[in-house]
Amino acid sequence: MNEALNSIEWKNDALVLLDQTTLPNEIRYEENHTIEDVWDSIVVMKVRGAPAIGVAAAYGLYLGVRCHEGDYESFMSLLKAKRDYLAGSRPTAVNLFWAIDRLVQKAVDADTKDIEMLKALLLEEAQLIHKEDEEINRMIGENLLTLLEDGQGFLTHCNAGALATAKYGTATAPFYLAKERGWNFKVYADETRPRLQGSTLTALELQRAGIDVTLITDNMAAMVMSQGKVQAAIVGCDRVAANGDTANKIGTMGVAILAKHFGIPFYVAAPTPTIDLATPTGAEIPIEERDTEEVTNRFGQWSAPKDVQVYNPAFDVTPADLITAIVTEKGIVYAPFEENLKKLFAEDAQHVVGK
Ligand SMILES: CSC[C@@H](O)[C@@H](O)C(=O)COP(=O)(O)O
Repeated sequence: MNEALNSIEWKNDALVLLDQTTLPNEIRYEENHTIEDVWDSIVVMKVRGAPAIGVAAAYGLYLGVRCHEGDYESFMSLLKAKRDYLAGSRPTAVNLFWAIDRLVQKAVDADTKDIEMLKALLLEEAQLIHKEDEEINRMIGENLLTLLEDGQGFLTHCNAGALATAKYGTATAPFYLAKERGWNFKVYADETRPRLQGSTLTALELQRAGIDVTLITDNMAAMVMSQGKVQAAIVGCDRVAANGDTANKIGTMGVAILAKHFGIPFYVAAPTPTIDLATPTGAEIPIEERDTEEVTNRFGQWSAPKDVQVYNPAFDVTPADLITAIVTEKGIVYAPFEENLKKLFAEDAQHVVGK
């Protein structure tokens, strides 16, 4: 077993990010000192995964204003301008907007106009978001574990793992907890074309943790399910709409359709900051389209004819009716999601909603 890789750290007044674009070949940490560094790290996906993007963006916003000298009004208008700048980095993961808006609100609500005090409050808030993420994921893992059994096989897509969060991951959290409890289980990790987060990240982090992980290409999922090797599909999410429709890495909807066909439960691991009640349905979730080279070039060379037309949506939306349950840190939510997601936010205790 190898030491866990830490995707995000605040150290020596800088944001230290594990560069996820060089994994699994090279483990390289990079210091981000400016908001521009952080913007770039998010866009090129050195840091990625909805919760990690949110945490990085929170620190990034602090970095964007920490050197400002001037009066309260100029500080607040800079904070809002820098918020808008970061908001343009990636559109789908709602955690980004949730985190930077939380920082802006912190400054708006503060009972001081002293800008040095405001800067300190912003850093504190970013650190709090970071710390909360760890606890959220552990609770998601505990809740998911109640739906799973020792001896089973699980399939996951993309990387909703420790590398995508502060710790444990969301969809992978039950795997880490099951391992701690001595369960005997297998994880099938979809390779996840075109960026290969399943092979470069999920297979890597689970293998380093000593978890029994088997890498498959995306088009093998149906075969593996048909052979009875999978008892639950567990995925992360970038944004859950108010009706339960869920945006996650491209290919997730296919996994959900397969799971339904084979009668396998399909669980979405969702921290509450990823649930966006302001977006009514999946149709309103902005879907990022990325560079066509992600599809046409593999391993540093062309794997398609030059100038071929390419469509490269980075996410798809799984319709709510394909989802067995949305598992959050506060509890497990069942259909009807529109009604039950609202209840989840209305109440504060641990609970199961809708079953
Ligand atoms: C806990 S991470 C959840 C999602 O963000 C994850 O499943 C995913 O789709 C990541 O996409 P990415 O494009 O790598 O940022």
